[in-house]
Amino acid sequence: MVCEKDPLVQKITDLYDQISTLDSLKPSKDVNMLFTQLVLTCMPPTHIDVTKLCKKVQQMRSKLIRLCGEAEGLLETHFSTILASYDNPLHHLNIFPYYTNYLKLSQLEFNILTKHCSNVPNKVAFVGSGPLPLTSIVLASFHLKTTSFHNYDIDPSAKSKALRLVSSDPDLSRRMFFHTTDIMDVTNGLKEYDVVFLAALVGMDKDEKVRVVEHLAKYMNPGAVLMLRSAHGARGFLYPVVDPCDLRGFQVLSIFHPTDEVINSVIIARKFPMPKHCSAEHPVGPLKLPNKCFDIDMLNPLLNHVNLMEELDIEDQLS
Ligand SMILES: C[S@@+](CC[C@H](N)C(=O)[O-])C[C@H]1O[C@@H](n2cnc3c(N)ncnc32)[C@H](O)[C@@H]1O
Repeated sequence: MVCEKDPLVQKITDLYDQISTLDSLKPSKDVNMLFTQLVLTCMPPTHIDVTKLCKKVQQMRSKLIRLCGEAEGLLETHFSTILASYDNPLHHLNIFPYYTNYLKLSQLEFNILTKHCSNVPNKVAFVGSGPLPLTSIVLASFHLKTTSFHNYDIDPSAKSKALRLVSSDPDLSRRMFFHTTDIMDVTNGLKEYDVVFLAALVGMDKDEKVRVVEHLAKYMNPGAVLMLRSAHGARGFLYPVVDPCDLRGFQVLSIFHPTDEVINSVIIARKFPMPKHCSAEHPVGPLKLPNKCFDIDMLNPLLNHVNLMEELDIEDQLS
């Protein structure tokens, strides 16, 4: 059990106390300084397992994740507005302080996707694209140059801000579409996608995340791929952690925990082909994984790549 006496937890708690008393989380010198300190504190590999926090620290973590999510949204809105003032916004994306992080994260996600998918996806959904849909923009611009991207966001202002960024680009304006909706209200439309990306901030705690994943398991096309963002070690104080066991209805193919400045872990999973005895109303229950899946995680929390397909030969068991 990790409690508030742990030196790293004490440092994070101190930063939480300062952040939670700020008047506003809009970008400013103080906000930028505190969040930079927080990220640098949580980034290094550590043995901290956020699923084993005492109640008080777990409560602080839940609140901190929400504050980080709010600040991230405000930061993206701020820079989306500035970018919209340029004639060609997409030529100036590097003014966003975390642009190189997105370049690296998208490269990582593309590498993992191509490792498990032989065909180039025709249609991709990005859930939680926001006012600055950098993942879709980077993937569409550099990696998936013939794929169409459908971006979903619950925030009504996200669509208009995002459209202003891509409308000046003749290629992306034809391949990127934006929908204002809670993803929980999208049902049969999810069947159209070969790949669904789920942003780290959709589902801000375990219950919400599991509800979204179960919704996707119910409506995604059998065999379609789900790319999720999670967190590992102390990075779990910045973002929700997705546990492979939360992914009912999917076979987990691989989990990658970056150790550089890319904060999010990447999980790739595939929706099970629909077994004869199941239907959309009753998605397949949890795959009875050998407990080796759990051992891998528990044995070495510093392990940064778990390829479940090699480790567990799931594919053989399913064929
Ligand atoms: C701040 S963005 C981060 C994504 C980032 N721009 C990217 O390209 O990876 C996360 C977005 O998720 C959206 N969101 C949260 N819950 C959602 C839901 N249930 N359905 C759709 N969008 C949601 C928020 O409105 C927010 O704009």
